[in-house]
Amino acid sequence: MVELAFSILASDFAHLADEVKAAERGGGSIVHVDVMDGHFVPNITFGPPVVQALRPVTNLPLDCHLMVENPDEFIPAFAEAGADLLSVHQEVCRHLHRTLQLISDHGMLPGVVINPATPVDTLIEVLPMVHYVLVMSVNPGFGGQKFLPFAVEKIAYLAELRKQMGLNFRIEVDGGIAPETVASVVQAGAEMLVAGSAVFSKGKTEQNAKKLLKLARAAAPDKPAGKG
Ligand SMILES: O=C(CO)[C@H](O)[C@H](O)COP(=O)(O)O
Repeated sequence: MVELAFSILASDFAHLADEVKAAERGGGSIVHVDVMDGHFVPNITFGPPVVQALRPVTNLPLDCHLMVENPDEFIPAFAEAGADLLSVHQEVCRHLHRTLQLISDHGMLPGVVINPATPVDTLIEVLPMVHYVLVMSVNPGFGGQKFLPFAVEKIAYLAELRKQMGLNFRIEVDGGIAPETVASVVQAGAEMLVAGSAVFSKGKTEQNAKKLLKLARAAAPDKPAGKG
């Protein structure tokens, strides 16, 4: 089942609760929270207090994408704040298996993220323990960047590996997901679609989300018969 994980990075922070509700009305079913530390990526965004503030605003799962150098140090704080899913970058985790275990031990669903230049094969050993793999289709740090088309092959390869290994982790994609790019990633096997700038827009968020989901579901291999 394809889902829209709307990235609040592109929302109006002065009205965050209303923004989340508008995206939810449009069918968004996961709140994607981009956590940036100014070190791993050249930008700074939110931390656990914003997750804590969002928690009573919605019943949707809070999916926190940690773009930080030292994720282990922040795992307890995100769990405490109410995060449901937590993903860490392969590129910063010296002991990736341990970090993913730590996320599970704190009651969150663990995810692992790879940058555009990181090969899927670097994840093979940890695939059995993750709930999801996030394939970046832009270099992380900023919203509104251009989609990198080679991400599609990485998603397709990951979907094939999942089948061969008999696993059922989910595949998430993030960066430049818009009406023009969404079908290609869904056809390749992505099910959790992170989108920020294609969703949030003053007065149009609900309709933008609906449009993107409609296109995604029309391209989904598991779409109900007769509804394409
Ligand atoms: O992780 C991110 C940047 O690091 C953002 O979530 C991502 O880029 C989504 O933004 P957009 O849909 O505007 O491309």
